[in-house]
Amino acid sequence: MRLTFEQLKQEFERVLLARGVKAELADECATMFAQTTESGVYSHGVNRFPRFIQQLEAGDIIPDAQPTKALALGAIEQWDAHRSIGNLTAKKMMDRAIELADGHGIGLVALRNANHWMRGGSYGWQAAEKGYIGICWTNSIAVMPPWGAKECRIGTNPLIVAVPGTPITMVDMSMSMFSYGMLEVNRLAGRELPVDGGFDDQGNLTKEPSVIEKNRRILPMGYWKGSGMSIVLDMIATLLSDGASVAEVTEDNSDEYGISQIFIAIEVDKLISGDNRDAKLKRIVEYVKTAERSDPEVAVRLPGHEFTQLLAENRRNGINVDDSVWAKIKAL
Ligand SMILES: NC(=O)C1=CN([C@@H]2O[C@H](COP(=O)(O)OP(=O)(O)OC[C@H]3O[C@@H](n4cnc5c(N)ncnc54)[C@H](OP(=O)(O)O)[C@@H]3O)[C@@H](O)[C@H]2O)C=CC1
Ligand SMILES: O=C(O)C(=O)C(=O)[C@H](O)[C@@H](O)CO
Repeated sequence: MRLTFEQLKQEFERVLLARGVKAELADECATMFAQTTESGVYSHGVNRFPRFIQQLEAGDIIPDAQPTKALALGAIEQWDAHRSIGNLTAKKMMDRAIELADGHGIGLVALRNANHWMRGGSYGWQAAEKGYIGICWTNSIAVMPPWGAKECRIGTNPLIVAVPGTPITMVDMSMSMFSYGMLEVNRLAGRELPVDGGFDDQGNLTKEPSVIEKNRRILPMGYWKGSGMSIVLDMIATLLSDGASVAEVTEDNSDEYGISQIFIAIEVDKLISGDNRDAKLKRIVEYVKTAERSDPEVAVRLPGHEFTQLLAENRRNGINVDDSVWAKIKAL
């Protein structure tokens, strides 16, 4: 079905208010979920809302908690989220990293005791829209086997790198070949994955999302490379935030909360003139896009470049929401 931004926001807000979330917080949180969905990232917008409510009801998320600064070291700060609402706090932390970058050229905020932030790209985009390079990542509960294993011991730990420009170029990617959210999107659409996404129970690579969702033998992106990146991203987030690692979250907690996150903003405009920046970015983009195509019918595209058009289409035609997901939300 197709819904408007307002219909989404109103329903999200209804569910949040009914669970005692204060009006201002419910409005802000519902807006972020609706914005993520309107941007076309259904996996971590509307589709993820029931799971967010389940963790709110379980007490994993403490809606009235507010992040506090634990330590300041010039361009680096360490904050404690106190298990506040994940997307609202992540937005505040990227804004803080931008403030630090404004004064120091670069700003890094390390956050502990955090909750799932939904679409990581929201925070990279947030920085890039203000003219800063935005880099952020999070650890998670163990949901991926390290390369060579069958048992989940590492996180999907998405890494986001956003570069300001027109349009913004942004890589927002799980350390797994597909996020669980994208497995669900493909399953709900009745699609096979475009490339192998994990192993079946016999240890063979598979494109079948439901098999991977069930056995959790999800494939690290780039095989051993994604596995290694997941591990070092976890280590850095854990050390700089003095927070919980994937191992601690998984072994010490009853679910995925109390995670660790990194937010980095880097100044650009004081290092290169606007005209020079745009000319250089244009040359990179054109050089990439004009490569001889594998399939003459399929254009080479850069990550993040489709969001502007996707947003315009969703605003014009309505946002395509899976019926079964909407039924779940209406029943909350
Ligand atoms: N614990 C957590 O918080 C987790 C959150 N997530 C979130 O889930 C969402 C989905 O992650 P993921 O499954 O990795 O997303 P995708 O695999 O859909 O996309 C990953 C990246 O690859 C780019 N890309 C995809 N297809 C192409 C293509 N054909 N050509 C060029 N670039 C391409 C995407 O650009 P584009 O966006 O333009 O398509 C994006 O930057 C993200 O927002 C992520 O932050 C994921 C895992 C865990
Ligand atoms: O992969 C996802 O999608 C995703 O958000 C995660 O990996 C989460 O960390 C975990 O909750 C599994 O959904």
